[in-house]
Amino acid sequence: MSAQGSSSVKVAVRVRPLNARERLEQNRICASVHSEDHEIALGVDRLFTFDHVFDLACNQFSIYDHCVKDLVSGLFDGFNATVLAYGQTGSGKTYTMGTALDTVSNDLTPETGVIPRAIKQLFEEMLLRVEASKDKGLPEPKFNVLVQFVELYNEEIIDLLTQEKNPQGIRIHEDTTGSIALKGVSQVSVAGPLETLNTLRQGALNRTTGSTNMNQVSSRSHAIFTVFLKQERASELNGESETREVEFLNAKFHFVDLAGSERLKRTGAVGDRAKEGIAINCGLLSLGNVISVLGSNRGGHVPYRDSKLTRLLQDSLGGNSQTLMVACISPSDGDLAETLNTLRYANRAKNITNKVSANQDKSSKIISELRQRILELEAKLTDYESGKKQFDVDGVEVNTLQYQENMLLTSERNQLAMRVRTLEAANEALRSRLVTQQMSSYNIPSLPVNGEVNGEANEEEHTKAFQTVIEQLERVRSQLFESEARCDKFEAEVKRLKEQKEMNSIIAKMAFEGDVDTDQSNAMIETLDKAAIAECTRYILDLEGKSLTRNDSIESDDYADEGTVDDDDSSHNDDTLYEARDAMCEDLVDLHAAISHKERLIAELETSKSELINMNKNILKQLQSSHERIEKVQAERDRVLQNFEKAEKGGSESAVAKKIRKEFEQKLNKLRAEQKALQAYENKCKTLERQKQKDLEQITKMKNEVKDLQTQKVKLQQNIVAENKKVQKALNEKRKFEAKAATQNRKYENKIRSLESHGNQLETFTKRTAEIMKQLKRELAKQTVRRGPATPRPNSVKNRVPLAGKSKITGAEMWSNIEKNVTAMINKGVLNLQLVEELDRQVEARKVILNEISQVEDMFAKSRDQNVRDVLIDELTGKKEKLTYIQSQIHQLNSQICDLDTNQEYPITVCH
Ligand SMILES: Nc1ncnc2c1ncn2[C@@H]1O[C@H](COP(=O)(O)OP(=O)(O)OP(=O)(O)O)[C@@H](O)[C@H]1O
Repeated sequence: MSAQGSSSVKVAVRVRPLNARERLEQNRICASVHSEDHEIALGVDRLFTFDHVFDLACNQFSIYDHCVKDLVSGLFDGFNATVLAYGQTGSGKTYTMGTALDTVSNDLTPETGVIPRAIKQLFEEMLLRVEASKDKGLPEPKFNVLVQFVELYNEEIIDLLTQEKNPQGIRIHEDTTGSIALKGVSQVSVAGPLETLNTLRQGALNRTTGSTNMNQVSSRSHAIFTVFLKQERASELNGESETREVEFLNAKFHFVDLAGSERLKRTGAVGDRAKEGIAINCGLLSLGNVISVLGSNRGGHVPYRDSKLTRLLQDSLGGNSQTLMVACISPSDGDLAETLNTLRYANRAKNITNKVSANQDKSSKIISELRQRILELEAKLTDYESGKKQFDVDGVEVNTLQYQENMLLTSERNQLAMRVRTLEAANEALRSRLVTQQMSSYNIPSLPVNGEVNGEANEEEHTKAFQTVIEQLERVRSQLFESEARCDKFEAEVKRLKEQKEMNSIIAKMAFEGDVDTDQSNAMIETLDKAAIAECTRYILDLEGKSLTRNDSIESDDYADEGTVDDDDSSHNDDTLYEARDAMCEDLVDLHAAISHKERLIAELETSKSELINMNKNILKQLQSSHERIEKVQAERDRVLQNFEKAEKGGSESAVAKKIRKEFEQKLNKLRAEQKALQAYENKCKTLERQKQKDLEQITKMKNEVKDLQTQKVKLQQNIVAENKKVQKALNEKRKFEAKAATQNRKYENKIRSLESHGNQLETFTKRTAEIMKQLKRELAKQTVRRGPATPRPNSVKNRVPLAGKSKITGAEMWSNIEKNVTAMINKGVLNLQLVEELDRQVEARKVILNEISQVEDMFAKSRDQNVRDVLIDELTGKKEKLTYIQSQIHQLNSQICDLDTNQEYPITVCH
């Protein structure tokens, strides 16, 4: 690339992969790359050819290695370079250039873009050159690297490497050689790659970005990162000169990350974002005009001064620079119109021719040229002095005859010497091969080495063998050629298979991603299923209580609010169904309350029964012990009294015996009273036991009643479920009806909208055509007035008639041609506009339908009711059919847009 002279702008096209949003919205790929032919096909058969084409799978390294590496090397020979990233918003310009903050890392990663790679290479080559000079014993070259980073935001140049915002101080300056420079912008001197990357990172941080519908981090400005390389080195040796001059070379490398062309409608930009969008599009439109003029090769005025962007890029487009334009495109079928625009833009750019020359410091260049001249003159002087040259009679410098003869003989001698050398080498080679062949294949005795003679028979044998070997050699050679050809074929096949494999892996990856999505959705469905089960359980529980009535009434209210269907009968039926169901629910609630009450009573009775049994047991125990105690005291008393009676036989009862008797009597009385109380208690218990018996009978009765009630409850519940199903069915039918009505409505609305827009476009078209016609008529009238009436030649009647006739026909023809061309152009423009608008509409419709499908799928996953599921499946099938239809519409629109483009070259447009 680094050759002095003219060099055309190179164009590389890069197709980025579909992003997550596009995959989710089921966008299809509409651009395919044929790497071997450097072609890119859009739609079915719209082909573009460029210097380089990179497909979806292409990595950052490959782009750098193919397109940018040589440009960086060219800097060391004083050649300017520019890499320009162009494309619609979100197509990967910043990613390719590597100015996104997250891709400016100190180490090269697969994500690293062009600029950080160029910086690395620049400093590595500097070191290599220093080392090479040392090895050759030459003075080391000296390098000075400066960087500058500016952005063009809303037609204002902003220095990204300074905190001071002083746009007034920044001027664009053009020097006498046509080189463009910025005055008032800071240029930072950098000593190594890390420092340069830090500076780049700092500038990227200051860059204006914003979020749009098309790109989360959208560049809202054109950014130009420039690396200046100043070099001082020993020049190459010239002619017979022994001395090397010091030469000074300057070169600059512009890395331009343009803001993306955008249609405001699609980016959804409003306010400041919209203003930025308009400024961006204006800049790009001017750039498009410059590219058009330069690319048409018709010469004429190039409108560089129309915008600051074109002025800044003046020496990159049509000036002294090796320029590469990287056109970034999206593969999505929804972006086809923008992609087509980008490719047309790029197609024109490749026709631009730049005038490339090394930027050598003038004084050093002149000195070396003068020295060269002195050397040439000195050589000439020597020629005259030695009689090699003389002047003829006309004073023209000629070589002497002797010298000419000498020269001829010398050249002949040189040629002969060379021939001898070649023949000797060939002879030697053949001889040694022959020896090998004889020894290995034919078992021929070895040839005499160095002219040794072994008799005539031997010589004959050798000659024969020699011939065979020659034949063999020829055969081997042809086989070699054949196998080389086959090898090439194999290599091509392997390459093709590799590409196919890559393609397959991409497809597999995409399919895999699709599976992942399905898995995810399956997981979601599973989760939702669980939630649905919980919901259903709650629902059944609610059915048993009052909450059902409340929920149902809310639900029915909700549905009543949802849309209006003018079907009185159906609403009446619905109401009756709701009422019946509500009444049943109320009954169920009452029943449930009765059952609970009875169950509570049974429980209480059973508790009291067990308490009574316990009490009885206690009392019986106490009575028993009291009987025992009384008997014990009585026995004690009798025993003591007997003992006394024995002791005082015959005498009256002593005072002690009396006392003892009294004490015992008291004790017995106490015990008897106790026993009496216990007996009373026992009687009470018996009464309670009788009561208990009665209660038991009552419990059994109540239990039977509860059983009956429960049977009733189950029946009622079954009725409610049946009623509920009826309600649900009615609701589903209602929903189906509503969905149908809504689809119909949407269709009508779309039709109305499209008719309206068609009408508007026709109106605009008619107006524009009328205006153009008027203008053309005016033009023609002016031209006729300027030319004046045709003056017939007086003496040539013959000539006059056909001339007059001819001029009349030419004028009419011209007029009709102009008219036809203009009309055709306008028609095609309008048609293109209509198709692009329709494409936008269909892309939007695809988004909506996908959203609806995912909602229905969610509902399906949540629903447990088979009826509801059936309805949802119907709905889903309908929506999927609609999606297929939309996809086919988009495909058709893509083809139509491409066809229209094949038929006619449009002026470059940036936005519609
Ligand atoms: N070839 C690619 N491979 C992987 N991801 C890419 C590629 N090209 C672009 N992207 C991703 O697409 C998104 C948009 O890219 P980027 O910001 O570079 O677009 P842009 O053309 O600079 O947009 P804008 O003009 O709005 O600034 C980014 O997230 C980027 O990482």
